[in-house]
Amino acid sequence: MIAFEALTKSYDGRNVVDNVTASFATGTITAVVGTSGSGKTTLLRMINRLIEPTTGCVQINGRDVSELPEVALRRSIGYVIQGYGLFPHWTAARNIGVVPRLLGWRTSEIEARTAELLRLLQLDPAQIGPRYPHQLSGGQAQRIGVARALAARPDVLLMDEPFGALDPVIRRQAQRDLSEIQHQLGTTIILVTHDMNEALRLGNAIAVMRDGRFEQFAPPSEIVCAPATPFVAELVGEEGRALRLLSLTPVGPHLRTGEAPGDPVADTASLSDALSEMIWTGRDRLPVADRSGRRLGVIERADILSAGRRAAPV
Ligand SMILES: Nc1ncnc2c1ncn2[C@@H]1O[C@H](COP(=O)(O)OP(=O)(O)OP(=O)(O)O)[C@@H](O)[C@H]1O
Repeated sequence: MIAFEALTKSYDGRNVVDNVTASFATGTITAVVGTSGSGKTTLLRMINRLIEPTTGCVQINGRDVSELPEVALRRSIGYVIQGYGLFPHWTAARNIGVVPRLLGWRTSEIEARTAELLRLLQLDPAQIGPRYPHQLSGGQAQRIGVARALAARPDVLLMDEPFGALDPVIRRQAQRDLSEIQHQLGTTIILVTHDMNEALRLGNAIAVMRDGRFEQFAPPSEIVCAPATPFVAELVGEEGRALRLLSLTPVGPHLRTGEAPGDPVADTASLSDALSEMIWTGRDRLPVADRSGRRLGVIERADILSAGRRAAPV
């Protein structure tokens, strides 16, 4: 677990990160979202000590990071930045292997790990490994940046606007890759973005930053349904709120017992996917199955519609 204790960073007497206390559960993705200059990058860089706090502290698994050797700490935390920061005169494979090499891994281990990561990111090791950064597309270079950050099997991955330079199609693919990687490796990820849609899509939790503080720190559905302040509401936007909420809610918890004809949807699919399938195939209820194809029950249209309705005002 990563925890902030009254974490503060001041420049010239101004708190750009202001007394933030929060914790981030192991194996989750937290998206830190906010306007430019709200302190997101400063916050992130205090975790791997690229920036030292003015007061307060960061703990990882109960240990204050200021008491850990700086270089070892940085090697144990993956870090991905916009622009990927690849060494231009090194091949993709050598870029990926940089931290394992510094940690003294054997060459054969580094080569095996590099090939494994390239395959995980759906790149052909024989084809992409020997290329130099200028011979890669933006999407490929971004994946190499992610592979490099994951090379030494870090428990924590910090990402600062990692998809900012990608076109929308590649960006969606990169977001899907990240979800899949997180699912497979169980890495704790903190991702800085100023795109609320990206935050809602990827985050198990979202921290909305403004003027150095967390204005709201909550699961995505709560951010959409119950924005804590007008600023959060403005970031979320009013457009398509119901469909957004449905896209954040899995089918599983809304199952009913019963049977229905036709192809099933997965229990992990979102309610918006299920609704879309209903509209597309003209059905009012769909069978639901788990990953192995076992039928679990049905999802009803009426249940989807009520799940997307605003909670009754109190
Ligand atoms: N070394 C520094 N000296 C003085 N002020 C700084 C320094 N680094 C950052 N700041 C200021 O701290 C504030 C927060 O900066 P930070 O880069 O953390 O914001 P951000 O939310 O990541 O912004 P962006 O989305 O534009 O990257 C800004 O007002 C910035 O100008």
